This record gives sequence, C-alpha cells and structure tokens, in this order.
Amino acid sequence: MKYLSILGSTGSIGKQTLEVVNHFKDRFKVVALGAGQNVSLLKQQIIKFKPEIACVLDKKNAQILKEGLTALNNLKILYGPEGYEICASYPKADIVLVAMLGISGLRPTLAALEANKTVALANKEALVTGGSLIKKAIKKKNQILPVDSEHSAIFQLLCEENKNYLKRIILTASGGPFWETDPSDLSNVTPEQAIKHPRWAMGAKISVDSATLMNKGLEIIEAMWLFEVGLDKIKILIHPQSIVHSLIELEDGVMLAHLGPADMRLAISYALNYPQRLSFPLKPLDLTKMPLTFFPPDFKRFPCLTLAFESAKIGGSMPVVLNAANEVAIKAFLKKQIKFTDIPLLIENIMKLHTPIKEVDLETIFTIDRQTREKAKEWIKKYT
Ligand SMILES: NC(=O)C1=CN([C@@H]2O[C@H](COP(=O)(O)OP(=O)(O)OC[C@H]3O[C@@H](n4cnc5c(N)ncnc54)[C@H](OP(=O)(O)O)[C@@H]3O)[C@@H](O)[C@H]2O)C=CC1
Ligand SMILES: CC(=O)[C@@H](O)[C@H](O)COP(=O)(O)O
Ligand SMILES: [Mn+2]
Repeated sequence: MKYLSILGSTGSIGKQTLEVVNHFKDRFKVVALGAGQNVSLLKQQIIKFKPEIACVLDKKNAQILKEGLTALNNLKILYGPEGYEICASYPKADIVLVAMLGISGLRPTLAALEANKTVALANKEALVTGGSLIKKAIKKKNQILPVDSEHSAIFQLLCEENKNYLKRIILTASGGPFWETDPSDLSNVTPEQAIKHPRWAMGAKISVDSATLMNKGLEIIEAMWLFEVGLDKIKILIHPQSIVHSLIELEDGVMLAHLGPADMRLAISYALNYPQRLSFPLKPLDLTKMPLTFFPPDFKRFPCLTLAFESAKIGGSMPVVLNAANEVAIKAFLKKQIKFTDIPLLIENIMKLHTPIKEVDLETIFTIDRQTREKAKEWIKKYT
C-alpha cells in the first residue's frame, strides 16, 4: 500500500488523481488532501477517501469545513501555506502529488522533497519559479516523477542509455484553440473561447496558457530543470492531435516518440504506480482514425513563446517575473479586464522593468513575485 498526500485535490488534476486512486483501491490510501476554496467538493472527497488531515486556503474556509464535518473527530483541518507544507511533509505519506495552482505549488514541493517524499509533480510553476531550489532539495534518484504529459513522456523515453546520446528534446504543443485563428481576430477572443481547449479538459489558468502558448514556454523551463538540458537542446513542434506527447532525438538521428490518448489519468497513474505500469481502463488509440501532423511554432502569432524563451535564456529571477506577470494577466483576462492580446503585452512590459538577479533564494522569489504582481496590477489599472 502506498500512502498519498494530494494537493490541489479539487482541481482538474486532483479530481483525476482521485479517480486513479479509486481504480487502484488496493494500492493507494489517501492520508492528506489539500484544496483551495472549494470546501463543498473537498468535504465530499474527505467523506469518500477518509484522509487524516486536510488543508484549505484560509481560516474562514477551514471553519466552514470543520462545521460541515463534525462527525469526523479524528480529521485534522489546517489552512494556509503552513498547512499545505504540513500535508506535503506528513510523516505517513510516501507520495505527494502537487497539483495546486501557480506559484502556490512551490513551498509544498520543497517541503515534500526535504521530507524525503516522492513528488508526483503536475504543478509546472514550481519548477519555473524555484527550479534551482528544487534541484538542491532533491535527495534521491527519481524523487520527482513528472505528471505534466510532455514531461512524463520524456521521462519515459529517457532510459539510462538514451540519456548519454540525447541530442534534443522535442516538446509537442497542440497549438491551442487559436492555432488557426486569423491573427487580426485574436484581440477579440473571449475567455469562454480561450478556455475551450481542443484536446484536453483542464483548469482555466492552464487552458489560457495553452491558448497563448505560454504553457509551452513554461514547459520549456520545466524541461530544462527536470532533464538538465540547455535551451539549445529543446525544440517545439505544433502537433494539433495531441497524440504524440513528446519526442527525443538521439545523436544518431533517431527520434523516439511517446504516443497515447490525451487523458491525464495515464500520466497520473504512471507516476503513482512507478516503476510498475498497470492498466487503467481507457479506449485504446486507433492510429488509423487520425492522421498525425506536425508544424513549426509561429512565434509572431504567439509572442508569449518568445517571452518565455527570453526569460529562460536570462534565467535567475526572470522566470519568476514571467510567471507572476502571466498569472496576473490571465486573472485579468478571465475577468474581462484586458484583451487576450494584452497578455503578452503586459508580460513584456513588466519583464522590461525588471533587473535580473542571478541566484535567488526562497525569500527573494516571493518578494519578486509580490512586487511583480503589484506592478502588473498597476499596468492594468493604467491601461483600463
Ligand atoms: N489540468 C491539466 O490537465 C494539467 C495541469 N497541469 C498543471 O497542474 C496544476 C493544476 O492544474 P489544474 O488541475 O488544471 O488546475 P485547477 O484550477 O483545475 O485546480 C487547481 C487546484 O489548486 C487549488 N488552488 C488554487 N489556488 C490555490 C492556492 N493559492 N493555494 C492552494 N491551492 C490552490 C484549487 O483549489 P479550489 O478549486 O478548491 O479553489 C484546485 O484544487 C497547474 O500547475 C497546471 O499547470 C499540468 C499538466 C496538465
Ligand atoms: C495535458 C498537458 O500536459 C497540458 O500541459 C497540455 O500540454 C496542454 O496542451 P498544449 O499542448 O495546448 O499546451
Ligand atoms: Mn503539458
């Protein structure tokens, strides 16, 4: 039996993780659950999976949860950043699945690694903002098992002998909902259109990231940390079918690809069951039904990709700025305060204001994150 702490349990990845856990009932036991503000769903999850501790975003939500679960005397209810860290380092947990949103995933990821847990990492922003700290906190081989579909694919392709001959990592991108939209129409696209991903059912934030292609930009930085490769060894290919989840190219010119249905439960199940590969009931791929096509990325149409490459090249504190400006921009876009095409504009302007710092510690990361958010909000106020 493996004991799990699941952070972000009420989100898209969190809910799919609980489906996987439910399927492998004899293999997993949930000991900790962390959510944000969706107390009613967390309550249902607690009743079904019976964790020993649970965490929510703030005291008010913790109180609401406590009042709704009076019969569960043994359940410990926590709140806030410290609460998530306690869930991440909970002594009984073997695996911590981090699927919280944005930079909120960084502290729990570090806490889990420091407590020697295996981390099934879905949250890419933790590596984008705190990659150097995460690398330092790793205590054992394969302590991080990537859940992000592309990185799970690359992890599966990169066996020891291939690692020695790796020429390039090729990250595939669906292109998002606006891959074929006329560029002049992009300023008028709505949040409803932006979160309608053509292949994956995901949370709102990552769906907008896929629409701007910032998701692929964040994934480049994620891959640099996970697989210890330079920017020159990472390439992006648009692959609208989302069947090939990524490729590696080896020194002899051979390319190895990872194919599978576009269903995150596969990557989640792989990480939780690793190193075993156990069957999860899904409709098998029928390659005769869908031609596989590939295109180069269009940097002009999707300036977020260029910004992410720039920030990865600069490194240090710049990806923290990229991430914070992006998080603020997406929230504003979803609230219809700014246009879709303002997202890269805002990020570019905020990045220009920043003087990069080479080495960042945790305190500096959160200071820069806070300052960037303030600047980004000011930019929006001036603009709107
Ligand atoms: N969805 C997907 O298919 C994929 C997602 N990922 C990554 O996984 C992560 C989660 O994505 P996804 O599941 O789509 O996101 P969702 O928005 O669906 O879920 C986010 C989860 O995090 C919680 N949460 C939000 N803000 C905070 C906070 N400040 N502190 C603590 N918890 C918080 C939410 O709680 P609540 O709802 O209760 O408020 C929810 O449980 C992201 O980093 C994303 O990039 C990577 C690959 C694929
Ligand atoms: C499922 C997953 O891993 C997402 O990150 C996915 O890659 C998003 O699709 P895009 O390729 O459109 O960014
Ligand atoms: Mn991905």
